[in-house]
Amino acid sequence: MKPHSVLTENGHFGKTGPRINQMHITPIAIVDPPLLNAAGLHAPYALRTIVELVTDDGISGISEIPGNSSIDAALALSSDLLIGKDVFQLNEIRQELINRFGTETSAQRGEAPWDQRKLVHIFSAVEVACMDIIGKVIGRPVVDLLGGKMRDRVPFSAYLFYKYEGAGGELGFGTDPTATGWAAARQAAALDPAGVVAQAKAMCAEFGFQSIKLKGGVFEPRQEVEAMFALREAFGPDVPLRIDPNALWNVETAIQYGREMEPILEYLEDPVRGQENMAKVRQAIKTPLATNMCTTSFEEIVSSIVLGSEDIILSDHHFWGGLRSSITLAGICQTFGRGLSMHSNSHVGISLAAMVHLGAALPQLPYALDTHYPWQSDEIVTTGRFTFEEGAVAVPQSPGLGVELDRDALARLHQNYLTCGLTRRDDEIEMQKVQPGWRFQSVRW
Ligand SMILES: O=C([O-])[C@@H](O)[C@@H](O)[C@H](O)[C@@H](O)C(=O)[O-]
Ligand SMILES: [Mg+2]
Repeated sequence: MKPHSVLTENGHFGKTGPRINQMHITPIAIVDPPLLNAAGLHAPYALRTIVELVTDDGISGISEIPGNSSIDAALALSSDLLIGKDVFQLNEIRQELINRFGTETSAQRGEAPWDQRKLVHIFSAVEVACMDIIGKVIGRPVVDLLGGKMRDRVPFSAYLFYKYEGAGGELGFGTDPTATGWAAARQAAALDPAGVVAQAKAMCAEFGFQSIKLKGGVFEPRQEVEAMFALREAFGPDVPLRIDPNALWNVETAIQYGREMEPILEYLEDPVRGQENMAKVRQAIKTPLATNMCTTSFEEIVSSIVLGSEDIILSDHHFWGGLRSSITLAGICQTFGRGLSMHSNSHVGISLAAMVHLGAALPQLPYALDTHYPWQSDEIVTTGRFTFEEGAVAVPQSPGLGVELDRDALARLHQNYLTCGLTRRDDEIEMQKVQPGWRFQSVRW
């Protein structure tokens, strides 16, 4: 590795980190099955954006964020600011990004289950790619840049979805009638409690997950509660269960069904919309409440504590502004007696690697993390699809994130992006193709 010595402003030779010389932003479209959720239906492709920073001496750092053409455009606008920056100067880079884009309010997050803000995504994309480079320069995995690992393997939870039949990816893949095991279950319909249990059995058999989450907010609550009791019946009391209606229930409904599910739930995720409503439900039921919708930014922490809106915050380094911010969030949660776990959206291996490094560094990890990874079949890293053992992923040990970009896969998935015509996630439009006139409602039952 070349030493990084430069002439400083004072005229002295000093050490500096490698400087960013190139920035590549590549939108990709990955195959995604027709999963149902509160916002509607997943399109045949989920969009992600892959960011690569290359230093003046040719070291490459990568990151992955949710795909959205307006976030990609904002990222592109930040490139002149990033070029020439020392990758170690993350604080300065962050400040300059704030100067360029201004601050964002939590309201800009929007009403969808996922986050619409731009700056948090940009912070995350830039920081993770810089940390990948820093790790490579100093020869240590990213987890060591976050304070070092507290565990060798990071546990994830099964993440079940109601879904229509199909594997997604209309451009390249159809349903495969010869598929078996998880590959078959992944393309099967799951529209009732029996379908949900069959999906859970196949997913847990393949990945070894030891806790289970059901994405709710799709059918009227009684049916979803029945699915939870069917899961309890099938898996017994030792497998923790969670349900996430993505804030579609009103307070009365959440209290009624929350009480009913008290004996079987590990936690209830975002039953209602807004911190005030979450606080009302929290006072009325014994089950802990978790959120990735009502407390989603540092700005909202004070009111969360004052109101007592949830027990567990589901972090997400894409939405909380990066890995180091997520460690800050962990400290805040510890100070105020909040639990911390992790939220997920459709993603491939660069995001998973970052999630695993973060999960390994968290001081406490009382809950298995969310991941959509089983629903994806594409991969973008040269080592191929990650493996799970007993539901956990081993922390990569090579320098940086420990994964390298598969450039052939990048080209192929970028081509998918160009051909599929999607530029942002819109589950409502996708649902209308199946149920004409269907409208997203911020509170439904
Ligand atoms: O992908 C989905 O349909 C999920 O509903 C996702 O958008 C949510 O952000 C998420 O997984 C959650 O826990 O709310
Ligand atoms: Mg959620």
